Amino acid sequence: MMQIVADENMPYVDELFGQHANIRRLPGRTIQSNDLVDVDILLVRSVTKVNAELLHHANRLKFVGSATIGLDHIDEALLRTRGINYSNAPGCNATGVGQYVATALLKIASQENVYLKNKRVGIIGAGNTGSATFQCLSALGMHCYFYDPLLEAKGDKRINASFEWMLENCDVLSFHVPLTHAGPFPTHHMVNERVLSAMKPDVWLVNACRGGVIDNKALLEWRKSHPNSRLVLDVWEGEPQVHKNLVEWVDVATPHIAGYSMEGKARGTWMLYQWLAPLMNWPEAIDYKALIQLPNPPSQTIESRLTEEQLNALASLVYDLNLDDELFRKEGLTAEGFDGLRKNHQLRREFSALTLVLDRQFDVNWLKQFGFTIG
Ligand SMILES: NC(=O)c1ccc[n+]([C@@H]2O[C@H](COP(=O)([O-])OP(=O)(O)OC[C@H]3O[C@@H](n4cnc5c(N)ncnc54)[C@H](O)[C@@H]3O)[C@@H](O)[C@H]2O)c1
Ligand SMILES: O=C(O)[C@H](O)[C@H](O)COP(=O)(O)O
Repeated sequence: MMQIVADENMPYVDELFGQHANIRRLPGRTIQSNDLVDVDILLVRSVTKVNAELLHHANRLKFVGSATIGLDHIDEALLRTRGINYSNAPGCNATGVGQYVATALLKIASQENVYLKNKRVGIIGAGNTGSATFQCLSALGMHCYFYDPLLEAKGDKRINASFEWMLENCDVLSFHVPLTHAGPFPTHHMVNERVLSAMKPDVWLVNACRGGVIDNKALLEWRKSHPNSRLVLDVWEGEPQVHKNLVEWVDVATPHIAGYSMEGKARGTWMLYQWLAPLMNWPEAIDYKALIQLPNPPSQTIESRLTEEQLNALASLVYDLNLDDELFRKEGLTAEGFDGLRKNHQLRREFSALTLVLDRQFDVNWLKQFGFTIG
């Protein structure tokens, strides 16, 4: 029988792969070269560095699957050289990221007693998570702009702003790029002292992509001298050990869980199964939704004049961002605490799990676009 080593924090591996292979579950950060002797398939999350050291004793490895969108933990060139097939799960948790960003902005707007509607948002990176963010924020009536020079070069007509213009003009900046160190538009420390100083002094800055995209030391200095700015950080340079002094200056602080909906996690594992099935002659998987055995929140009856404050309350029925933020401040400041919060993360659903029932007929397209189900 085939042998699989899989990260212990990847749900639904037994349900999907169990009938085809023996599965050994290991903590992602401590998978070692010796663990891969006589192993055919390695299934990882973002915390396992798949590099020459890890593959040193991998004598039989044919496939590496990562149930993530990001691929920066994988030495792709090495896998190609070694003839090992690999895949990530593009877009698997993008909806969760978009909904996280919207929830975080609603929270800050409520605290500041301001409206999101008509604010200008710059979305940096117009791929899956950037597009999911656009979907939620434009539903709220925010004016969204995209910067993505790579997609622009491919003729993507949605790209409508330069980075410099965004820095000067946007009230909110939300980052959705991969972490890259090379190529024409590397993103490592894309936000540095110079870039920070070009932003509006009261900008709301969101990072839910990779910590290293923002120079965290420069960010702390800038934030201290910009009291009207606001920060939403889900990802941290150096995580799982975060820059402790930075945390108190962050308005919404979470331990890299923006994409952690049950739907997103199920899609991640399911997409890897679907990728492997034809290569292995395995049957197609059941629908990923059938894997999620969680009850939906009770449906809610709504009135036509739904305010942002009421929307904030509805969103928090599905996803309790305050809980993530509170737990992070208590337990997330050590590497063990940070990883522990991710391992034991609350059972979060996507907005579609909540059905809204109308008290009478009115235009609900924006609520559908935001993500809710309309009953
Ligand atoms: N916090 C989380 O839980 C979480 C969840 C999912 C993904 N992520 C991170 O977010 C990243 C983006 O995810 P995605 O699904 O949108 O990926 P994607 O590949 O669909 O889109 C990324 C986009 O960024 C663009 N890009 C690359 N370099 C750029 C640059 N210098 N300036 C502007 N645009 C640039 C690319 O052209 C691409 O369109 C992932 O690589 C991952 O690291 C984090
Ligand atoms: O790249 C991704 O998909 C996300 O960052 C992912 O949610 C990270 O979570 P992890 O794989 O570390 O559990």
